[in-house]
Amino acid sequence: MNQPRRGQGPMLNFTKMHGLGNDFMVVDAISQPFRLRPEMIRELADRHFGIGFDQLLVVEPPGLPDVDFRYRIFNSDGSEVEQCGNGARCFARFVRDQRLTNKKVIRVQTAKGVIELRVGRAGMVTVDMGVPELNPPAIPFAADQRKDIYTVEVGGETVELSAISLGNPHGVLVVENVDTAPVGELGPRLENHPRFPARANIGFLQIVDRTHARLRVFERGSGETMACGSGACAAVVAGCLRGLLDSRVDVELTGGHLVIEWQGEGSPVMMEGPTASVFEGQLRLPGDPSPRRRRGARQGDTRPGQQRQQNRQRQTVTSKP
Ligand SMILES: N[C@H](CCC[C@H](N)C(=O)O)C(=O)O
Repeated sequence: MNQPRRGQGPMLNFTKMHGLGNDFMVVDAISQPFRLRPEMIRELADRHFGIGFDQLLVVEPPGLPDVDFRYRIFNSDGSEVEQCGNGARCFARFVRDQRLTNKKVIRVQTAKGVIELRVGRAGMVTVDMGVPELNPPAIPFAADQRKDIYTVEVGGETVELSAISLGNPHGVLVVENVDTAPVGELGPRLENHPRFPARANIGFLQIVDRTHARLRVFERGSGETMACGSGACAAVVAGCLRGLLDSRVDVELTGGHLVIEWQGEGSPVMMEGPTASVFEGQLRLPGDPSPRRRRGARQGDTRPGQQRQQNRQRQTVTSKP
């Protein structure tokens, strides 16, 4: 591999994947050094000036006994989050494609716990997403008591939603028809609503019948995506709590279908769906600007189309040892 010139960083190998059009840049941070600052993640996520993805998924060595890998997830806005359902399926396929394991049942440590991935045939993967969290402080959602349906004031109107965590926070509204639901208007307002102190993914759920639903999700930190795995799980939990859905539901998202099963409170949510690997690539990481270079950099020294935020707090995302 060609050696970096002075000031340049190393090459980074990655794979572009998706789960029903919810797309990912996936990086093996076991076999190669990985250092990306949040602003670099934002630039790489850009669909015109970068690679383009909804989330960056990072594979790391396990940090716990009897776990195979650690799984870190970053939204396209650079924020690190606790869970990604579609990403978990692609993670399982990636670690086998890259020969990091030959297991078919893979235990993965996330920021909020351990999930189990089961690799099936033809790229299908089943994920045990864990037991959904319904207690407001743990979601987190501001409420004086736990309810199946909360009333929330937003933008001068009152909406009803369920608040559920699959490790990451979700608000779920039931709508007549997802095609006409106000996803673009209401999604960002509820994503950033003060009652969701860690922000939230906002699902718009249409009940077709007791075993079929349609769903659109305005994702925290990424906007509306073609599919949201944890969102589909949260939506089925919400539908079951409201008595509108049975325990096994086909959820139709913009990008395709997921099968979600939930046997009720205290039991885990199971998600089954497809994975796709699109291409492999390499990119040259920026070198760490030396203090001398930073002082010497010309005012407004930015690449075409890339408006760097001056004096932004510089943190670097590195894979944990
Ligand atoms: N935007 C989510 C992370 C990705 C979730 C989604 N892509 C999925 O498949 O679950 C959050 O901030 O919690």
